[in-house]
Amino acid sequence: MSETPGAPVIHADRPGTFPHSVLAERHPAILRQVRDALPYGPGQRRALDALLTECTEGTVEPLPAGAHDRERWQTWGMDTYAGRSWFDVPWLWAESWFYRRLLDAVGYFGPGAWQGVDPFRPSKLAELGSPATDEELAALDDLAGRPEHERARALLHGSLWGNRADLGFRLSAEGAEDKAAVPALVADDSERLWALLGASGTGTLCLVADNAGRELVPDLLLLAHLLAHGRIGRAVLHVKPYPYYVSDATTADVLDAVHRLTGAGGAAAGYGRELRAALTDGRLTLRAHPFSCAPLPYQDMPDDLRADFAAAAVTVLKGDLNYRRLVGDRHWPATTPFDEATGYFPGPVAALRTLKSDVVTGLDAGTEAALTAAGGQRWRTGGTHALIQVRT
Ligand SMILES: O=P(O)(O)OC[C@H]1O[C@](O)(CO)[C@@H](O)[C@@H]1O
Repeated sequence: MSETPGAPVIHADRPGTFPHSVLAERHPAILRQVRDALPYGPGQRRALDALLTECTEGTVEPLPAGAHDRERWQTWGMDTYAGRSWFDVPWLWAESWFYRRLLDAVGYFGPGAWQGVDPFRPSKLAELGSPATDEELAALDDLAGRPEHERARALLHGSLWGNRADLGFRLSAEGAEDKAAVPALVADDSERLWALLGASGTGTLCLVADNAGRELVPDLLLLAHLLAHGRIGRAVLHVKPYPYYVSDATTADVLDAVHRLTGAGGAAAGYGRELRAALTDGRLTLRAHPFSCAPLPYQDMPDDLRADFAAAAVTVLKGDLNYRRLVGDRHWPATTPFDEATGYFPGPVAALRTLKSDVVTGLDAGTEAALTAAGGQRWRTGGTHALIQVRT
């Protein structure tokens, strides 16, 4: 773990703060939801109950000697934080630890019959199969007749606002952009991103995915478009190696999403076929690196991942958690330059994120003041605002 100096690291120890509410309220709610989602047996239910007590009142208990990833978690700080209250370790670490422990409780890592069963799959599938997703896919038919650059921009906004599970590519009668969403952008470097994704490109785009379902679908649509129109030669989609933060995308979720597209008919099915072809011929590859579920900032990434990102024309990181890990989960002044916070990143990097936690960089002072004047600090966590930031 790096000892990088900087703004203070975020902890969840102060009641009344957003991080505290995640540990004290959201995690117990997630445990209840998991209990209800699948018919787990008595042993799994006891383990979920024990985790509830441990994460709210107890301390960090190290993984047992036989755990397959014990050594990895030791390098990620487990021994340092063992014995401390979950509220007293870095918030990012405590959240990651929660999902690792939850999967243990339901037998995800096995051995046994429940090995590999995603506890969040019922909710992911419900979202993917919802009428709202139908509507959003049907909107692609309206997009089909637009010029390429308009489609590209609409799909980029779909991917961005998909992070709020709210697909921005749904066209209004007036134009290709979502009229309510666009003014909510607190930083917009999209032209710099388009400069990296030129009209004809042979380069590789790394897209570090966030949520499955109604975020992953527009991410995939964007990749399909960029590949089909030769803006990039290859895409590498980074997904999680195991279920994480409830809805984060895994390989199984990508396959479900592609299947959903091909079965949808209309323009959506065309995107689905393009994705299947790209996966089959190697223009689109999936990567599920262990570090994607690490409780650490990207500054601490291992060399093989660094090499992947260094070789890309641009790496696009989706969502709030990736943003926290990209700039560091710290109380940065909002005007800290994005270029400075991401200076360590081994190549051009872009963040597409709706704001769902306190961390932000790269705002100008006037924007920050206007946001705060309009409603205190709620803009930081409410998912009502978004940003596109790029460092070339
Ligand atoms: O899906 P996203 O955009 O990464 O958001 C996940 C978010 O959930 C929270 O961790 C709260 O649990 C956010 O603060 C976090 O960053």
